[in-house]
Amino acid sequence: MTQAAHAAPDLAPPPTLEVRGGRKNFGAVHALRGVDLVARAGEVTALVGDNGAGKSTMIKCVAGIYPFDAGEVLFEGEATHISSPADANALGVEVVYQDLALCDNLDIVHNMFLGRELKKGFRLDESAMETRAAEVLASLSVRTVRSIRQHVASLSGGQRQTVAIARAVLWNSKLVILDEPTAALGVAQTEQVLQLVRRLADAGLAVVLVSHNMNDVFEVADSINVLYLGQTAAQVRTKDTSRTEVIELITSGSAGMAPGAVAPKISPDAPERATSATATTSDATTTNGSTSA
Ligand SMILES: Nc1ncnc2c1ncn2[C@@H]1O[C@H](COP(=O)(O)OP(=O)(O)OP(=O)(O)O)[C@@H](O)[C@H]1O
Repeated sequence: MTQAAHAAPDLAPPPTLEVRGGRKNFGAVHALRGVDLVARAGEVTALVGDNGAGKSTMIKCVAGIYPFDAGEVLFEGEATHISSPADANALGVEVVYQDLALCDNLDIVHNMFLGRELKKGFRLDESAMETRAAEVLASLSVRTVRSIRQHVASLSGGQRQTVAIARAVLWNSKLVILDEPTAALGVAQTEQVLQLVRRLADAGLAVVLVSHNMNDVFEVADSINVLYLGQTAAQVRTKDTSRTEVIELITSGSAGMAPGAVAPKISPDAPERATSATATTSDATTTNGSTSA
């Protein structure tokens, strides 16, 4: 063994979330056929892929809506099973779905505490909820809402997205998954939401951003995980790739990757992947189980 092999152990903290070889079938449909995902604290990890690639299924498995049929999930380095949304919430996983699940007839404070209201005896503790909601919005530098007692019905699309994201971080969350947060927004509101996404990561959260929009991805993501036909085609550092390469990965599952990388062999009939070969925990480029520094 070389001296380098005896070098000091890697002191980097484990990723907040690591999925290794995740599989999910819906009857005869193999929605996930061996997916890997690494999401680190302080980073935005984009999850991209064509329609039907498996992005929604992946995030629903992480959120405990469907359990993975096979594969490993590690949370902060510990093996875990997420078999219900309550399990995911207990770990600190929050998901903001596209529909946002806001109640138009309630104000921002009540929406942020929806289903998890603070109580004083039998009554709602309005003042504690208002204080905490204001603190969270201030900590995220949200200045786009006029009053936290405003009804959500009167908010713009970007403001609604902001409220849904702020609600997700209210609960000491460690991993926030955002499903297409800018899909319905105009240019200025998209920019505000992307800045908020970046601030979440800068505040130390692990953020997974599901997106079809390469501008968004290249603007905020530190790494990009590409799904292709239910498999991980690559997880790459954003600085080490290009839009052309990511689009190639999305559309064909392979691309002219970094020198030394082995092109993935993904096809609709591909056999199960050798998950032992995956190396997504490193910062190296990982292409369907093959790694290049
Ligand atoms: N509940 C379900 N029952 C049966 N098949 C499903 C179910 N959910 C997803 N699928 C199938 O699993 C595959 C992956 O779908 P999924 O929705 O995860 O893809 P996606 O990447 O999120 O696509 P999109 O970008 O269009 O939302 C598709 O073939 C889809 O038809």
